[in-house]
This record gives sequence, C-alpha cells and structure tokens, in this order.
Amino acid sequence: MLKAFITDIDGTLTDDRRRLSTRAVEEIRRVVDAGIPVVLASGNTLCFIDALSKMIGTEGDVIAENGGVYRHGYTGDRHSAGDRELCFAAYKRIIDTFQPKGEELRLYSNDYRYSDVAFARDADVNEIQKLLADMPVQVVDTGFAIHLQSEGLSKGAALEKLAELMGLTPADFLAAGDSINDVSMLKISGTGVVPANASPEARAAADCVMSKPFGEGTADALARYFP
Ligand SMILES: O=C(O)COP(=O)(O)O
Ligand SMILES: [Mg+2]
Repeated sequence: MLKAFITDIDGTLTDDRRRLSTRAVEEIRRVVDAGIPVVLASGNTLCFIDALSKMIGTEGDVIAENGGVYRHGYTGDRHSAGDRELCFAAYKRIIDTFQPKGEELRLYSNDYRYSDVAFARDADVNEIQKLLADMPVQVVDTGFAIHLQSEGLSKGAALEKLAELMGLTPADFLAAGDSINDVSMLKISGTGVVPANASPEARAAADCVMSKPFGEGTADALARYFP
C-alpha cells in the first residue's frame, strides 16, 4: 500500500515555463491534510524548495540539487554530499572551451548550492560529457538546466536515506517526475508515474504515464492513487 508521495517540481508540478499548477497544489494539500507525507525533490536549491514547501503546505521533507542535499522536516539536519569543488573545476573546463564560441553558460543560483553546479542549457550535453570523460562527475540535463554532480548522487539514492529518517521505505512512495533526473526515484519507489510531457527516459522508468501533461497529469495521479 502506498503511504507517501514524492514529487519532482519543474515539469511535474509546473509547466514548461515553470508556472505552478494550482490543481496540483490543491491535490497535494488534500493528501497532506489526509496525513500522507509529501516530499518535494528537485534539482533546484534547498532555499527555493523550502519557500515552495511552506507555501504549498508540506512538512519540509525535501531533496534538493538532484539528491546532493536532503532534509527531514524544516528543523531536521541538512545532509549534503558530493565534491562541489570538483564540479566547479569541471564547470571551469566547460566555460574555457565553450565561452570562446560565444555560449554564455550562465550559472544558476550558485551562491545557494551545497553540492552541485547548475547552468543554462546553451551547450551540447554530449560534447560536455566528452570533455569531462576523465572526471568523476555526472552531467545531467533536466530540460530546465544542466547540472554537474558527483557520481553516486541521485534523487533515488537520497530517497533511500530520507525514507529511513521518515520511518518509511522507498517502496512506500508514489513518485512523480518528468525527466532523466527522476529516473532513479521512479524506479526505486513503489509506483512511479509521469505526466504526458515526460522525457523518454522517465516514461521508460514509470509504471504509469498520465494522459495529461505537467501538473494536471500529476494532480490526476494523486486523485487516482490517494483517492
Ligand atoms: O533544477 C532543474 O534543473 C530541474 O528541476 P526539477 O528537478 O524540479 O525538474
Ligand atoms: Mg523536472
């Protein structure tokens, strides 16, 4: 039986312009009020997700930076992992190669990150991967940003640890996500669902593909699995 819900944010609760689905918010509030724990899990920063958690009305169980950071409740300890210096060295190598070609590769919320480095999607990810082949760094394109992250970190690996702190197992969770950075948690959770906009990798990892895209699809999944 599913006992909890973990959800990605961009492309799963929001549309492709990052506008939050009010129906998804209402469905999350309904399940929170019914006593179902809800985890927000994103590539975004802890402070961004905290603000969103407060305003949606969840209890502060969060995974940030694609699993590099997690925390149980608003007052729990912040767990962060990964070699950010190394990710930053990888980013330097990328800009030395790509900026002379006119690509800007703007950093995203650099001052607020503990684990990864995220930047604008204006360079080819395959080329970046080739450039960093000798470094133990993952290159993750979420469809919203490119992330450089230490190997071994993922939303799924963080879910394993966070679930334990919550007195649950990953199998207790319904998971929702739209992109390659959600594959690990879609696979490890009890049931994985994706909205209709999901990437091929996320669809392949899911148990169920919703007929509607973005937050509308996720709201339908909550209505179906937590009626
Ligand atoms: O930060 C990103 O790149 C995407 O964020 P998401 O994990 O909420 O989709
Ligand atoms: Mg997403």
